[in-house]
Amino acid sequence: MKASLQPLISDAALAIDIAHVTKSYGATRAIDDVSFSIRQGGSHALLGENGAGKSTLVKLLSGLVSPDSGSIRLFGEEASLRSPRHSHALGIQTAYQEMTHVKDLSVLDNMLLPYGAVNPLGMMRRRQARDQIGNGLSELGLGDIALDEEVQHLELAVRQKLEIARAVMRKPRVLLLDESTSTLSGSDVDWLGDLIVKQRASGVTVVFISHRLSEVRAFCDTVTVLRGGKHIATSASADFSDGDIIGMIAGREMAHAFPRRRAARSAGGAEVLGAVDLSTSGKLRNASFSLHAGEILGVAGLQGMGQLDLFLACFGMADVTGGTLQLDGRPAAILSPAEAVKAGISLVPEDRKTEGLFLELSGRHNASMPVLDRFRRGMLIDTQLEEETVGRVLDRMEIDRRALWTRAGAFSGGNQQKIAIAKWLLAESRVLLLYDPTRGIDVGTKNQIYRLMRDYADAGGAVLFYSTEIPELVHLADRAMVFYGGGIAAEIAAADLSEEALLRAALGSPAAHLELAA
Ligand SMILES: Nc1ncnc2c1ncn2[C@@H]1O[C@H](COP(=O)(O)OP(=O)(O)OP(=O)(O)O)[C@@H](O)[C@H]1O
Repeated sequence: MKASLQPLISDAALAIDIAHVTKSYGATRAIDDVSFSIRQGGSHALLGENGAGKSTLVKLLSGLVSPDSGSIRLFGEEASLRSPRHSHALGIQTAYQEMTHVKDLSVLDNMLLPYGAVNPLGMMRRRQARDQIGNGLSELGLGDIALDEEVQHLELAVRQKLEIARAVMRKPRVLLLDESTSTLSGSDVDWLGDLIVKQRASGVTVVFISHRLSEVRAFCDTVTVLRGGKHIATSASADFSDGDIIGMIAGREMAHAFPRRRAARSAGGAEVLGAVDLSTSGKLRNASFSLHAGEILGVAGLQGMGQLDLFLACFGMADVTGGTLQLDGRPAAILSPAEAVKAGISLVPEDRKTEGLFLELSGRHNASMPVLDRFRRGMLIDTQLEEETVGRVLDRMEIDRRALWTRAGAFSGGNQQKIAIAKWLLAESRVLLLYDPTRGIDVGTKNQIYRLMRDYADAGGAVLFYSTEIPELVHLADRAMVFYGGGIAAEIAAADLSEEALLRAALGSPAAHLELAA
């Protein structure tokens, strides 16, 4: 490993030069005396575990927060970034991790935010803006998104692409992509890869945050690793092996990535959850499956193939139009999340930060809410027992015990997701519906989640597990079903699970169907 702390090239060609920058939130030093630089036209990855300080750095560059000390130079000039507007004026555009759309506004109105079509010419100006946005989206290959659709009706991946498109269409000199691929998979990731190549070809500097090393390798020529707010290394990405990078991110050697499946796994225990010919008013068509105690049933599929509806239907959140759900092998209606929880089913949803947590409440209150009765002593809550129990789950998830008292909103994006998962571990349900549970989660904690899932299944729990990261399905699932065009196109046994088999079925390859039929 040839880690270097020196600037990679001369000052004149630097887009961003960060020198001794420190930023604290109360007692937390989110960025601690950090110095490094990024050259013009480069594509630079910012890496680090959850809470390492990546988003804080993005917020400093976006003018959302100001440094306590240190300096930031942009294109050779000292820049005091006082507000997002100021940062925009200097050529910085950001696609934020917490997408910034207003959900009940249309695509068009969101694309115009925060500036709007404010010209006194009113309609005329708006019509021009409409044409401009429509053309801009078409140029980026997003011409099929309806401008009048309310953003809340769009899939998370489409919202993410709009967040990126809005930043790109403002012709930035520096494009900041904060975990922009965490909601993307398959061809959507390729879409972003092509976009990065085109942006760089026109001289734009790209800063890319991702927890997926393969993307960093594909998209970025230089990397910076942060840990605990401190700068660890900056160098050409080719200088580091994956092992070097993981070691620097975690600050320790990593154990085996995936826990072993139990040897000679039987077909599983009794059916706990299933469906027969289930359809919804959304995308699901005639899906039948059977989830057994003690197994991890993987779910694969490109965005929008019906898998999300299946998860929502199992949690009482979809409009079922045909077929039946089954609990313990008998037909059952699950008409609300409350009924699902009562039946022992938990869901870690896709959009955990808004659907999974109350950001103003502490991690303790968030985690104990579904099981508060367990801590009730007469009219009172036994807060000591509550704290001890939640504390143990936080330890298992490697979440700082500060989460017991601190509001969830003060944690980094990844740590908020970990709190959302801790909440459902505590609930000790018999069925866990995990919708892309490791999205936005750092490598060390991913390991932890894999082990928790396996332990949970080995103890008799049943897991339905969708992932946009195909290797997770290959190594964790006891078998997998693949969605295509609203239905289950293939079911693949553990022995036959491979990235190729899953991808082929996910792309609707006829060969996959033949295999299934054989
Ligand atoms: N608004 C806030 N108030 C208090 N503390 C905060 C706030 N925002 C971030 N922090 C703290 O600053 C540290 C760095 O957080 P940051 O969001 O920059 O991490 P990150 O590297 O982006 O993590 P992730 O991969 O989880 O998104 C964390 O300890 C976090 O708890």
